[in-house]
Formats: sequence, structure tokens, C-alpha cells
Amino acid sequence: MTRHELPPGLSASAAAQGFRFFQNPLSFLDQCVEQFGDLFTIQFPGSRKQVCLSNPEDLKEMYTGSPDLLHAGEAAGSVFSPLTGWNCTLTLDGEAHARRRELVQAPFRGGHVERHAGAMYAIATAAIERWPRTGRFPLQPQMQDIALRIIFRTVLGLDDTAPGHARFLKLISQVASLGMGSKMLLIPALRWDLGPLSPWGRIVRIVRDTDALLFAEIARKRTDPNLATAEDVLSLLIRGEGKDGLRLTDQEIRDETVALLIAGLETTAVALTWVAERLMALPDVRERLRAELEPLHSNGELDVSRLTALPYLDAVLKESLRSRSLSPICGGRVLKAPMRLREYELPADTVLINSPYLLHRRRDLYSEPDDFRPERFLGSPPSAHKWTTFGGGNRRCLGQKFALLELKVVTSAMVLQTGLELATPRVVPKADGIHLVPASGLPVRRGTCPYAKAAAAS
Ligand code: HEM
Repeated sequence: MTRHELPPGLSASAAAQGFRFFQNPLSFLDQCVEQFGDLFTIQFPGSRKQVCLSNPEDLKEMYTGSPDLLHAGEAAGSVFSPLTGWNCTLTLDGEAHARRRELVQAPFRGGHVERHAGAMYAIATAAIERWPRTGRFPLQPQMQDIALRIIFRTVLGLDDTAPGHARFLKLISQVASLGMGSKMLLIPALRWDLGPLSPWGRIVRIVRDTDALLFAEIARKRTDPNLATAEDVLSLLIRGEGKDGLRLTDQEIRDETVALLIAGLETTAVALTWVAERLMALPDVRERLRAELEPLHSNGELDVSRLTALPYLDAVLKESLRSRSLSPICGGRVLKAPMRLREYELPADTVLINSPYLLHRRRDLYSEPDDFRPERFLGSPPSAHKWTTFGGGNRRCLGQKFALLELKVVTSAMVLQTGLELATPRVVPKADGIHLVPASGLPVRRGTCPYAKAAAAS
């Protein structure tokens, strides 16, 4: 029997659900799954009803369904459009999305991405050198700094020698953290520009200032004699040509760049922090990883071109991304027509969301899910709808290859260069905007590192 009905959900008001979710998203989701099973409905203030999926069969339907029925751009745009606009890969849908994605994906394909490995390694090793030698310090801001400098260099083609680089770095880090952290983006009713001191007014001005720098950089690059050979993403977007022969306008390049900053900066920084946490908490894993890296490391130099071939490093990262989900929920799709899912006929305008947190902890998919076991992924890559860190289907993360390379390079630099130790007995995840981050920024201290000693002695 077909029913036009949503799966069950909490009877609390949207405001109460929103409050509880932002207080503690994990216990909110745990309670829902315990009460209703792996398909339930939630609602937050000012937003549509959301059906939360964490079963691989349901996720397959969502990720492989028709892009005309399932609008991911509309879902993303309802949150991010104040920063990105509605005309970029992240917020477009249908044919326009497919055409744009083809163009913007080119710099993130194999071949292009690997060329950034050397720069990523140089940035990571220089940053690690600057970490405090004594005492406790929070690791998360350090990882944010590395991810920021990597994106500045590889996406914008800029480094510390660029005029005004410090202000540019500050602004893009503010835009990226707004994208991931601001409740005003998640709750449109809070968006009131009451001047530069009001919370939304501040955001509007940060975006305006960043735009001025981005447009100036696009104009500079267009006349740069090195444009034809430059490998940074911005230059490739300027040079890029779609199948229809069309090129991106300055406004479109600006929107795509902001979308890449929002999608790619905080995500990678948080992932790096959790990988570091796992390695500090699990010395056996760390030592096995160090042994795998050793043959690639001589005279203080690492052969980064061989990192992508290391099976244990790859498995450690995938297991870290499984066991420490960056976002409790992600990947919204707005239904443009009713959709059948199990015994439900979901009405148009419902939003489907994925909970990687719930999916990646399913006992029927991952035995003893609380254990950290990279071996799960050794020789058997994660299957599409059972491991959804990067989403799926036609909206799968466009920067996945880039992100995994960055995780591999920075993690290797960290394992080889430092003997980092946890400076807190218990690491608790806490919600920060749409991300789960270690509480207190993950306090750490430097310990001893055999490789650092060898380098100092030689
Ligand atoms: C560990 C790091 C990262 C994680 C976990 C991550 C995760 C995701 C997820 C879950 C989605 C939504 C997919 C869906 O709805 O099916 C997404 C989309 C996207 N990501 Fe990433 N991401 C990461 C890094 C990056 C980086 C480094 C970039 C680029 C610099 C990037 C660019 C994008 C873009 C442009 C989209 C939108 C794709 C589209 O709608 O067609 N991401 N990412």
C-alpha cells in the first residue's frame, strides 16, 4: 500500500529539535535511531522536513537517483548561497550543474592534483617546524593554518611573497570558517544586516572584502604572461573551456573559488586533526605507518610521488574518516517530486540527508565499529554506499583526490617530523557548526621523534 507519509520522527517542535541537535548532534542522532530505526524524519526551524538515511540501500537510491528529481544544489544553496551565490558547482542543479562540474573538475583530476604534492609537503614541513617546542598547544589551529596555506598556494597560486598576503589569508580563512560554522547560514531567519557591528553585517563585509581581493587577483592573472603554464586551480579555471566552447566569467570564477574554499578548507583541516588524534592515541598504528614511510624518506626528504601507492597509509586515512565522521549529517537532496523510499511515498520538497556518523557505526557493516582497524580497508577499498565520507553519485566531492593527497602528505610529514603526544587524557568530539571537532582544539605537546633526532645528529 502506498502512503504519502514521512518516516517517524521526534514529536518535539522544530525549535527544540534544532536546539538539541546543535547542543549534541551525536546523542540526538543516537536517540532517533534507537527510537525509530535507520530511517527517520527531523526538522529544524525555518527549514524543510529532512529524512535522515543511514542504510546503504536507501543511500544508493539517494545517490543514484535522477539529478532532476534530487536537487543537491538547492539544498546546499539554502545554506551557502549568501557566500557563494546560486551560480556555482555547489549550488547549481540539473544540466547546468553537469556542464559546470565538467569544467571545474578538470583541475582536480588525476595528473593535475599530483603536481601539488611537493608544494603541500614544503608547506607542511615548514609549518611543523614553527610548532611550539615546549608546552601544550592546540593542534586544530595548526592544521587549519596548514590547510589554509595549501589552498592559498594550490587554488589561488599565491604564497607569502604575494603583496598583502596576510590580509588575504585572514579573509579567506574567515569566509571558510563562516561557511562551516555560522548558525546564521543554517538559520536564514537570523540574517539581518544591521551595520558592521551586527553579526550578519560583519559577514556581509567579510565577503565584500574577500571579493575585492579575489576579483583583483582574477584580473591580474588574466594578464599574467605565465597564465598559459600556471598549474594553480584559479589559472586553470580562467583558461578552462567547456564542451560548448564557453569560458567562465569573472563572477563565475569568483563564485567557484569561494565554493572551493568553503568546501575544501575546514573539512580537510578537521580531517587532519582527527587523523593526528588517532595516531597519537594508537602508537602501534603510528609505528606501522612510520615503518611504511621509512623507505621513502632519506636525508630529511620524502619522496612524495610514491605516497599514493602506500596501502597502509591509505587504509589509515579511510579508517580515520570512517571512525571520526567530520559531519554528523551531510549531502542534502531536495525532492522535486514525490519519491518512493521503502514503504513511504515521500512528498515533494522533502530533503534527504545522509548521516555518515550513523552509517559508519553500523555493526552489520563494520564489526566492532568503535575499534580503529585500518585492516578493514587493506586490499578492499570502501564500497560506495557503505562509506560515504565524500558523498556520492553525480555530486560526489569534487575535491576528493585533492583532499586525500593532502591528508597523505601532511600526515606523513607529521609522523616523520614530530613525536607528537596527546596532552589530554580524553578526547571528546564537540559540534562546531556542521562539523565534529575535538574539544579544546586537541591539546598536544611535542615528544621525541627518532627521525628528528637522526636529522639533527647528521
Ligand atoms: C576531507 C576533506 C573533504 C571532505 C570530507 C569532503 C566531503 C564532501 C561531501 C560530503 C560533499 C557532498 C557530496 C554529496 O552531496 O554527495 C562534498 C562536495 C564538494 N566538495 Fe568536498 N570534501 C572534502 C574536501 C574538499 C576539497 C579539498 C575540495 C576542493 C578544494 C572540495 C570541493 C567540493 C565541491 C566543489 C563539492 C560540491 C560538488 C558538487 O556539488 O558537484 N571538497 N565534499
